[in-house]
Amino acid sequence: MIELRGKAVADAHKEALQDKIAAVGDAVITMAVLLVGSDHGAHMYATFMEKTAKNFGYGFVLRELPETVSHDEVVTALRELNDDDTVHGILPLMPMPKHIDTEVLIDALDPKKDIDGLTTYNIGLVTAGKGGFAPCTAKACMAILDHYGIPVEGKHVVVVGRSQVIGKPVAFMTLAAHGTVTICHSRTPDLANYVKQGDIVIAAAGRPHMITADMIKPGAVVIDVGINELNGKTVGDVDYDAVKEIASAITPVPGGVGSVTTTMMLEAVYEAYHA
Ligand SMILES: Nc1nc(=O)c2c([nH]1)NC[C@@H]1CN(c3ccc(C(=O)N[C@@H](CCC(=O)O)C(=O)O)cc3)C=[N+]21
Repeated sequence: MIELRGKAVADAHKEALQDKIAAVGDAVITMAVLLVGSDHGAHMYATFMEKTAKNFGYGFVLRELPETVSHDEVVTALRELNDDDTVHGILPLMPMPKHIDTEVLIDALDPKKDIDGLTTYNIGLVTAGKGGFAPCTAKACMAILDHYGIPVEGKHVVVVGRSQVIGKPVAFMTLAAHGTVTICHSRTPDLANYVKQGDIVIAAAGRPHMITADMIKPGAVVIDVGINELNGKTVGDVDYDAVKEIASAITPVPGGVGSVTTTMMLEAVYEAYHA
């Protein structure tokens, strides 16, 4: 079993990006994070993103709003970041509190600053294979497969989860890489039956330890995108300790996909700056 650690992937990408940044000179490449409410994963991401951005020498703006904020106040905060020329990229963290209409909010985001590929415009470009910003977590999954030399072509990829930030985009990206792709979700009857057919399983449903060892084909590659809180610990969607005995390769949580996602974000901010 190979543990697909994220750090090696992140370090390789950061090194390549560093060379491009050196050519920028004194300008401060800056990103902003819009954090609303108290979701565990969103707060974790904000913390790690701030550390990663600052260590890399980027400017970082945290716009944090409480659970009780109104929808209109969030839209106003987002528009201010759109209009701020010192901010090159904006990351609105999901999920937001239920009373925030994120569909409306997201399309108030300037597509040129949409570093996590959330706007309808960028979703269109990405799904059509015409460039655009793609969600960084989906890019992180692809970067891990690529770094460890795991081919997607000819493989059956089973994606568990259909969210706009990960399930859907990673399905399109593995399809573009010539995988045969099945998308499952919380309403798929007999989920195990589908997951069991996966040569590559991408778990992104947001339920702690929902992917168990009996659901995995021996030798499968397992990419765990989950960031869940269980008994005060951060755990993935995969029951790691049991599945690692069955899989040929698996990403740990933490230290897997999440640690690459922040680096993909650094690349996206550079692209937004450069555009
Ligand atoms: N628009 C949007 N896009 C996202 O991609 C998105 C989001 N919203 N909302 C929240 C979730 C959560 N998420 C994480 C990313 C990196 C770490 C991360 O850096 N994790 C380290 C933590 C290491 C540690 O805990 O020591 C790791 O996994 O190694 C965590 C969580 C992205 N999400």
